[in-house]
Amino acid sequence: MSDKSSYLSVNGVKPCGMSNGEVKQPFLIGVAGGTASGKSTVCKRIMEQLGQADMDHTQRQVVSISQDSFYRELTPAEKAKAERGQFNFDHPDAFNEEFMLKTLQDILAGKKVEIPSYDYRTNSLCPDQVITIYPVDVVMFEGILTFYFPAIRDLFHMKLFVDTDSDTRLARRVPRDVNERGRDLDTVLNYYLNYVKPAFEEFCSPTKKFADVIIPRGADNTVAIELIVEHIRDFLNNRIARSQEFNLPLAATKPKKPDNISPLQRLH
Ligand SMILES: Nc1ncnc2c1ncn2[C@@H]1O[C@H](COP(=O)(O)OP(=O)(O)O)[C@@H](O)[C@H]1O
Ligand SMILES: O=c1ccn([C@@H]2O[C@H](COP(=O)(O)O)[C@@H](O)[C@H]2O)c(=O)[nH]1
Repeated sequence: MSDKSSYLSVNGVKPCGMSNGEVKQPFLIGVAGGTASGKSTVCKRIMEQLGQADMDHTQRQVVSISQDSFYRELTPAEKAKAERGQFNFDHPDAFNEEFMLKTLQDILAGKKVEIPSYDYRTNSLCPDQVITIYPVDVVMFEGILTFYFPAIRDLFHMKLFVDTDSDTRLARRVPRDVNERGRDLDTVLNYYLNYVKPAFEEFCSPTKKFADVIIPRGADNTVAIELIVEHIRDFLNNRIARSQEFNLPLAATKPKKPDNISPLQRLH
């Protein structure tokens, strides 16, 4: 099971449409940045500030999806290389771009999607541990190459790049890989120098220019996180205002019940 799943994507709420039957498109946020830059932690902080963290997962209106769920199936030869620490998981070719694009398009179309969990210990997807994502207000999609694929990049309403110093990232990655991903120190350091660092420079770092907001120091940057949360709230409030305008004639005969408004919308 992915080590990022504790706050993630499993939400059991029923698909929520607008009161007029219109499909509600989520606010889709892309979060990119190098390994261990704090992408997942930034997503977690955003959820906390939107009042979503302590909520039962079945009631959540904000979900965060990891790009790691979109690693492609490896061939037997590639699996053997991965076991020896010689498969490049930081290269764009390691991902299933088509599945990633289709999933995000479906999310934007207000559809329920199913994605697999990822197991870093076995370097493989867990097809038996599927995460179901029902329509919600806000979807965050985070990963090292979130902005690499142009068709995927164009789908985001907001693009964040978590920009954390590379020494700090390495200092975080080593204990994480050793303690949580079952690797020894030599393997982790060799892998970082041979694959992670060169791929970051070639494929991830150049995508910073596509970001709307660059977040230096990641989750430590509380000012940046507060500004982003305010922007998300504004977007959602504007949408509520627009939908209420649209519903005006109906409202005279059928008042909108509070139950039609999602928990996140009720915040303001
Ligand atoms: N601001 C921070 N200060 C200290 N540790 C942090 C901070 N942000 C993240 N971490 C830790 O660094 C590791 C990687 O963070 P994570 O958010 O999972 O990064 P990413 O999602 O970019 O790989 C985790 O162990 C996390 O707890
Ligand atoms: O089987 C795998 C697959 C990926 N990785 C590493 O994960 C990071 C991306 O995840 P972050 O949470 O952004 O760090 C990437 O650098 C891969 O090298 C892995 O170790 N094993």
